[in-house]
Amino acid sequence: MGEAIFGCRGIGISFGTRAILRDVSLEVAPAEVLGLVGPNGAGKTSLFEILCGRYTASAGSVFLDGRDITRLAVHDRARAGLARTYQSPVVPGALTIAETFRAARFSHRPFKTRMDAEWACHLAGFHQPWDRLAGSLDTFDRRKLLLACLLIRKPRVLLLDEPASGLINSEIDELDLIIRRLVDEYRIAAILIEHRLELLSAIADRAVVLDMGEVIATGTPREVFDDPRVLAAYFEAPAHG
Ligand SMILES: Nc1ncnc2c1ncn2[C@@H]1O[C@H](COP(=O)(O)OP(=O)(O)OP(=O)(O)O)[C@@H](O)[C@H]1O
Repeated sequence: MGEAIFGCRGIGISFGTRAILRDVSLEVAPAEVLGLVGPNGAGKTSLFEILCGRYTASAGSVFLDGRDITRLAVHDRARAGLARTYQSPVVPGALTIAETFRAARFSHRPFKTRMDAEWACHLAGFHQPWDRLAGSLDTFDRRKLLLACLLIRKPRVLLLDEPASGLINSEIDELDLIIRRLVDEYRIAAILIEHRLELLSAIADRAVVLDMGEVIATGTPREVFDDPRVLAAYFEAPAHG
């Protein structure tokens, strides 16, 4: 990988007495897709919450473009070029697509133009008429609409939480092309959560595997998926009794 633009070092967080993440470090470079994988409950989404500023870590730091942003609020991180999607594609169902883009364009200064939104639609592969209600879109178009809303501000880092969830195979192939293009042509750095190893192999340049809150492997998808610790985390049933 080239020089990292975004990442974290030594992240830890506990809920009550339970440690959810311990000493987690990762980094991603411009024009790179980093896959974040791990079994259910490994801590992937909790890490995203810390990276985007919705949770405060009890240990560690987050950096963007050489700057420590650990104490920066969510909206300030967004202004600095960090964008994040969520596992469920929740859209403002009663708004039209045009109204949704308007809200995104005017969410903060500098305000963005209709042309910026059209460009973002093109990048996100979103081709629905703007007078449609956002709530009438299927899952894939909801995901594209939300992605386009983020792309309006030309983010430098994209955090994508299970973007393939709820999509059929042909849609996943199209999504991979969309993400790959954003990364290759616009040099966006992307971190993508996906718990299905086979899907991640198709798109990620590197992968970080989390298990029970700890990084157990880092490398190319092939390297990490052959790692005995990863195979054990995925395929060995926990011992009972
Ligand atoms: N706000 C919270 N309060 C208490 N426990 C939480 C909270 N958020 C997450 N957890 C717990 O932290 C652990 C990690 O959850 P997290 O959602 O980060 O894992 P994940 O790897 O994203 O899982 P999945 O693949 O199922 O989405 C789980 O045991 C979860 O119950």
